[in-house]
Amino acid sequence: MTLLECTDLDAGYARSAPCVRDLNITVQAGEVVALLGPNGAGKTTLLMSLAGLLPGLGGSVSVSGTVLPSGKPRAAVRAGVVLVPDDRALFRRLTVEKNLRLAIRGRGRRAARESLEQVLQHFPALNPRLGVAAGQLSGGEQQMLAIARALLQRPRVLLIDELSMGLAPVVVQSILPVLRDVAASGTAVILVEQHVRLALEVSDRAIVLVHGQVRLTDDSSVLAHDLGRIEHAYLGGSD
Ligand SMILES: Nc1ncnc2c1ncn2[C@@H]1O[C@H](COP(=O)(O)OP(=O)(O)OP(=O)(O)O)[C@@H](O)[C@H]1O
Repeated sequence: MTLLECTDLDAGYARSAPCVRDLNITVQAGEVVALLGPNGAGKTTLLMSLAGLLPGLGGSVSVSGTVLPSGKPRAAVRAGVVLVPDDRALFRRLTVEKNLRLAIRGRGRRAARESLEQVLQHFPALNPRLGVAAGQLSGGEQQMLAIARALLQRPRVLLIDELSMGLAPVVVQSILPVLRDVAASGTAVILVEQHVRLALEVSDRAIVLVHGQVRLTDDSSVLAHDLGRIEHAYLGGSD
């Protein structure tokens, strides 16, 4: 089932020069898609546009067939599009628990507790850290907290920018299975990741963006055996 669809999408910071141009992609429920591409290709811009954080410059984004109003982050969240930004955007002075509870404000006490328990099962390392200020966590713990907070928002489309940035490989390896679990529950996951091998390991499909356009897309298992095609795409060649 197609969950997310971008049709002729233009995105960026100036109408005269969109960084992402004429983008047509679909992502299925339960699919993990790695969004790859060289620096400045427009990966972050695309995620921000999907999350309603940039005004639309053209085309449309729809979730389950319903077009999202562009530039409206609340509408995107209501439609289930949740972004974990590359800076993780935590409230650094608030405790881990408070950061998490802010994501479930308005839910009844029991529902909130159950949601918290459920999400902490994915990240048991956060359990002993619930009373610690988010700013005092390690980089890996902060990333876990950012993803846990996103999961509390019950995403249908989860967008993660630069998952492994600044993290030790062992920490990243502990987070990747969570993304597979999340996808297994029907969420579509789009992952921006600089480490190509890692991205291919966790994803079903990869999309290589170059100069704001799709240069290559294929199954990750196929591309993992032919990294030269990705390299070629990064360098500007077409498939
Ligand atoms: N706030 C901004 N205002 C204007 N231009 C911007 C802004 N942020 C990014 N850009 C430009 O948009 C283009 C795409 O940048 P973007 O950050 O989306 O690329 P990226 O693929 O995520 O790169 P990286 O891997 O380096 O993070 C670049 O040319 C960048 O200079």
